[in-house]
Amino acid sequence: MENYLKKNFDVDPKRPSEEALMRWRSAVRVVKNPRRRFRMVADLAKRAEAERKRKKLQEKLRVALYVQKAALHFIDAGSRPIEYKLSQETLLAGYGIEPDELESIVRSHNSKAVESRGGVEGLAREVSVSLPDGVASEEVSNRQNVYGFNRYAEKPARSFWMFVWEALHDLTLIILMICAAVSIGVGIPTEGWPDGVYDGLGIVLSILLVVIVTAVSDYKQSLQFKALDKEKKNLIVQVTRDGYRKKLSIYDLVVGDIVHLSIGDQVPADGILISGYSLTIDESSLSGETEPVHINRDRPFLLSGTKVQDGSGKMLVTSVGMRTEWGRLMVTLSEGGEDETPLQVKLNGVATVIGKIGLVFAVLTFLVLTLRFLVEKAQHHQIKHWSSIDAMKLLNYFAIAVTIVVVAVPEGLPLAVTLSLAFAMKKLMNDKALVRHLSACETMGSASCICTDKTGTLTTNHMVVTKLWICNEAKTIKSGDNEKLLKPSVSDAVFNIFLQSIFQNTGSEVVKDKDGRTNILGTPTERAILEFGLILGGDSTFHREESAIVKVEPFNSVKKRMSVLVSLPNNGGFRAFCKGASEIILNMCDKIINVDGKAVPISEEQRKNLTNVINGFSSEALRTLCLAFQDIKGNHKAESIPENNYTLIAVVGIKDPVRPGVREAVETCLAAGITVRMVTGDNIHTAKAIAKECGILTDGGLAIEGTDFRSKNPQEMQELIPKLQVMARSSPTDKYILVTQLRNVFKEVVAVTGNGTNDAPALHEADIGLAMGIAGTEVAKENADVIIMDDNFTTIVTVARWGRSVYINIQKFVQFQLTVNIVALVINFVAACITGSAPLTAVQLLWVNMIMDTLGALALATEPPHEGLMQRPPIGRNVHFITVTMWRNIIGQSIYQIIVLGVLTFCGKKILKLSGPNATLILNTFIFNSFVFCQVMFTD
Ligand SMILES: Nc1ncnc2c1ncn2[C@@H]1O[C@H](COP(=O)(O)OP(=O)(O)OP(=O)(O)O)[C@@H](O)[C@H]1O
Ligand SMILES: [Ca+2]
Repeated sequence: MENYLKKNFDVDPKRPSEEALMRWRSAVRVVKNPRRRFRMVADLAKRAEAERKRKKLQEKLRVALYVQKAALHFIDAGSRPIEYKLSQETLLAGYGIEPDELESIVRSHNSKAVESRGGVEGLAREVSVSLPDGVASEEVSNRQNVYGFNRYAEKPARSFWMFVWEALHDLTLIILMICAAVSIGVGIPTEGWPDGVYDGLGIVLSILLVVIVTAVSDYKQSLQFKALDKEKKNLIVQVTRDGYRKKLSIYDLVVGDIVHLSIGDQVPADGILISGYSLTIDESSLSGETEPVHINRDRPFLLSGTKVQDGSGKMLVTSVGMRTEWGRLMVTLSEGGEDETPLQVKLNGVATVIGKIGLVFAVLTFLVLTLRFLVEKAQHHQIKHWSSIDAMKLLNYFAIAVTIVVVAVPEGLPLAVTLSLAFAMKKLMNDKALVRHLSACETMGSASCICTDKTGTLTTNHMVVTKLWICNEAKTIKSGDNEKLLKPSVSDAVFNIFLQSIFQNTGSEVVKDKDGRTNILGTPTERAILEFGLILGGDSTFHREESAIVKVEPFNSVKKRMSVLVSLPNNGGFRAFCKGASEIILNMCDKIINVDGKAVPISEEQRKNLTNVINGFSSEALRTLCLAFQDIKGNHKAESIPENNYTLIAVVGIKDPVRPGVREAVETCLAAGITVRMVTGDNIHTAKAIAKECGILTDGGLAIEGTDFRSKNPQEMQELIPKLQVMARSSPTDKYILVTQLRNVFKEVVAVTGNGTNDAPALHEADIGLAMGIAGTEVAKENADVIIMDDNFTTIVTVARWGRSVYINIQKFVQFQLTVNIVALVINFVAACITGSAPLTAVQLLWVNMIMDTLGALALATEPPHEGLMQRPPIGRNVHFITVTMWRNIIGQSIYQIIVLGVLTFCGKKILKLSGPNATLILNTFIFNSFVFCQVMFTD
């Protein structure tokens, strides 16, 4: 059986191949109840259709962007914009440009039109927005009326009654309805009113029960998926409104909004660049074009749905919602449903196998019954006389056979998986984990290894500068410190350049909100440094305006540094600032600032001393950064920011405490047989200190730097990886290599956490990708299977626990279902052979089947996890789903039940002292009830 399952019912948990999806579908082609079987399964035809539509849209877009544009250059040369009249509506609302016009300018990348309208400033005027202050909140609804909402068309939700109607289409239910009708139709004339309707009414009631339960459960689930879908698509964007920078839901974005973009963001609407630094966009999600696009004044168009690959910038929103290509694409995106999970498919396989066995038994039962009947007839020499009663008898045999087939196919199995996963998904949502792909829930149960990053997952991500080294002196910063901290010991010259390097070389921004409170926006590291600058008495606006920023190289995880180039006032030349990972910056420095603010060469001894300082800070689990600068004299054409010859200003140590509960969570993982590895971009000493504190780094464990790891050959890697507990200063590729090695060579089921754009490849490759909800970028989330909403490592353990619970619940349900099926089959078959009639009637069998499929699935699938789950090893890759223990339970239980029921069937009348005309009837009822009770007891 396992082999058969493996061959036909095996799909990958992540991105299953179309071929595998088709394969199992064709293996279950002849199912008796397709409606039910495929209820929660992706509709491949619909999906292919959507895919075709999407491809066509993309193709169209690509032509528009890359081919037509070239042509446009010729056509447009010299042509003036067509004068056209504004519609009354737009005029009244106070705008100078039509939504259609805006839409077409950006869509066709028409730079000429932008120029003729006075560039982005001109366009801003036409949509009446001030570039520094952004949209005024009162105006939002006005803009939405004219230019539309940033929402995509959705299919209308299906009503509850649609689900009821669908539930009624179930084949078992239809048969039962006919039975009920017949029963009532026959009952009234024979038994009279009201005795004659009881049987039929009973069936009708149970049909109603099942229909309502099914419909309610399906309906609730559809609502849940809808809510989840909305949550998935609800991005938070940074905009300037009313003069303040703030966070906003993507749905509230309007034309005219000024959106801030940084690395890893998704462009939330169509728009035009206002200003930016090394802004690089990945348009592949939209046009399929993989070549990154550089956005600048000459090519200022930003399309909704594309991703920021590098750099940062500000854009003016020109079209939203269904006026963007992305909007049109989004509509096709959710078409056809999600991929089914491996368990769903596997259980479809189990159901099919049992169905086939059932079919054999059904045929056998029918043959045996008919044969017996014929033999009996022959014995009475009536073989030539056929009455209608005989025909009825044969018909009844046939009905029993059909019922056995119906009962034998445990259709509740695949359904139970869906219910179970959906239930886990809902519970996980409450526990701050958003499951993007159902299969992740399932895979997480077998995770044997977690590669986690450090910052924000193990630590709180609330960073504070607690140590400073400047002018040969290390200082500890306490909470009450203020501007006096550096005053006597550090000269004004040094103090000034230090503050400049803090406030000019930053990706963050100090903003005042409406109530005048100071807020710092940006990444935690940047915020900590700016905050420190404020403590020292720095003034963000003052220092920013001291000199003009010429060029910025925003931070990214590959370079691990950020630099800016500023032009000093009064033609004083240029100055470059650089800050970043301590060792890296130290290597870029050949001078150091002395007490008087002069740059002097670093002596060998001083360099050693500095390394000690850095290692000292790091060993205290601090994130250390170096700040450096250099003056560029003369007429240096400010083309690029230099990479060396810097002058070191200071070393800062930033504290990022370990989250409470992480140590325990790591312990839980270890107890559950899940190895935890830390892969971080931070310094090795910092990483080790934190790893020790969390219990990840143990005595025999190995901590290694990314560069070392990279240089190993495959042989060495194989020896090293089992011991590897910490990898520091890792590049995105290191993480990716580690994950592929763990998966391919060590056959581990790997969960990976990540937040940055750089983590995307590893998240994509992992068996389960977990992205951070707060600190995570859009790109990371998009490549993940689960989003950890509170960024907390403990939540990851919760996901694992639920994953295991799902698996075990389903195993329990399979065990239960299989037992029922075996018992029902054997009892009917044996009784038919021996007595010539089936003790469990068709209606009874159907009834049990129906209740079991629906209610049983519901009850067993939704059992919450218990602590014991995390005290056993993970379920490995490629283990048999039905374990030996399960077979033993199934067979043991079946034998027990068969004996009980067998004894009742054959000696029941004696044991229960039944006699009289109704004896058989009473006995069969008793058997039926025993059967049901056997199952009920077994469930516990
Ligand atoms: N805004 C910044 N400007 C300059 N350097 C930075 C900035 N942020 C972080 N760094 C430096 O880069 C290093 C970490 O970079 P990276 O982004 O690869 O790791 P991370 O994602 O923050 O850490 P983890 O992988 O543990 O989550 C830090 O140790 C720090 O020295
Ligand atoms: Ca990271």
